Amino acid sequence: MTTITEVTGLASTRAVTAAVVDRLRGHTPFVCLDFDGTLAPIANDPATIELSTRGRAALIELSHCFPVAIVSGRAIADLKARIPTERLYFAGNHGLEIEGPGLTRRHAEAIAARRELQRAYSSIQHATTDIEGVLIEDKGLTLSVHYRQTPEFARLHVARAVDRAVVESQNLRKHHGKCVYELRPAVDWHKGAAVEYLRSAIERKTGTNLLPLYVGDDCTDEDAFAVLNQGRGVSILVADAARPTAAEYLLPSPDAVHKFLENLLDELT
Ligand SMILES: O=P(O)(O)OC[C@H]1O[C@H](O[C@H]2O[C@H](CO)[C@@H](O)[C@H](O)[C@H]2O)[C@H](O)[C@@H](O)[C@@H]1O
Repeated sequence: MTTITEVTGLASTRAVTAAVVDRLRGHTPFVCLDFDGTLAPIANDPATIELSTRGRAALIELSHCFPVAIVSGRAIADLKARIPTERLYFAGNHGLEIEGPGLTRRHAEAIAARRELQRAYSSIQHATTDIEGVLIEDKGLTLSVHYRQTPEFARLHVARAVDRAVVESQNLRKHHGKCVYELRPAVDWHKGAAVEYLRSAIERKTGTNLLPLYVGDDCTDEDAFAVLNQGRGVSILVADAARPTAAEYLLPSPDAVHKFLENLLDELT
């Protein structure tokens, strides 16, 4: 992994757009977008997050021109409540569930781990019940344990509760996100695998070769960047400062992502 500024030195949204448009021209892009921190800014309460009118408009327009997927740690049902659903593909729960026009898939081993996930939920809830600001989301196939609103001094206690639940389960793995621990079944699957799955399913359906473009902001998006780097694909990190990443380009914020998507539409359609 390297640091983005060492790779491209591209800082402005306009420069990133120009470079990406050059790569995509003459191809059919498959536009894959993470949700939290990419399409919508990070905030304290995950339940209150909404897609802006501008972001919504760009997504609708894009989905009429190219295949577009939302690839997220959230459950698909949660995403659908926040995002226009028509024509979009969804990979929820870090890719363990997939839906889209003519497509439905839920990872069988992840479904089988549901009991363990419920046990982990109870164990963490019990251990953190007196700690301020802990939020545990049961998303069906994965859990998120949020500590964004937990005081600094209590965070170690949350981490220990999560680690204990993982050890007790033996079949769950802890992943890191932005002020969140993500508990996922120990299956060989991630956002990058989901993008590949969707790409080949859509190519089979449409008979068109696709060039994937992935935009994401979090550790779990690195799996997708890495997969795209192995084959053909364009990867963009959303971050307000340089950091180690496998992505090739950098955009500074969700607002810049919306602007980038609008520019993409102008240039490629
Ligand atoms: O893959 P993503 O679409 O980026 O989803 C990752 C997780 O996002 C949400 O949590 C994050 O965003 C919250 C709202 O801004 C923020 O409060 C939290 O600290 C972040 O970790 C979501 O709640 C999780 O379920 C997703 O897995």
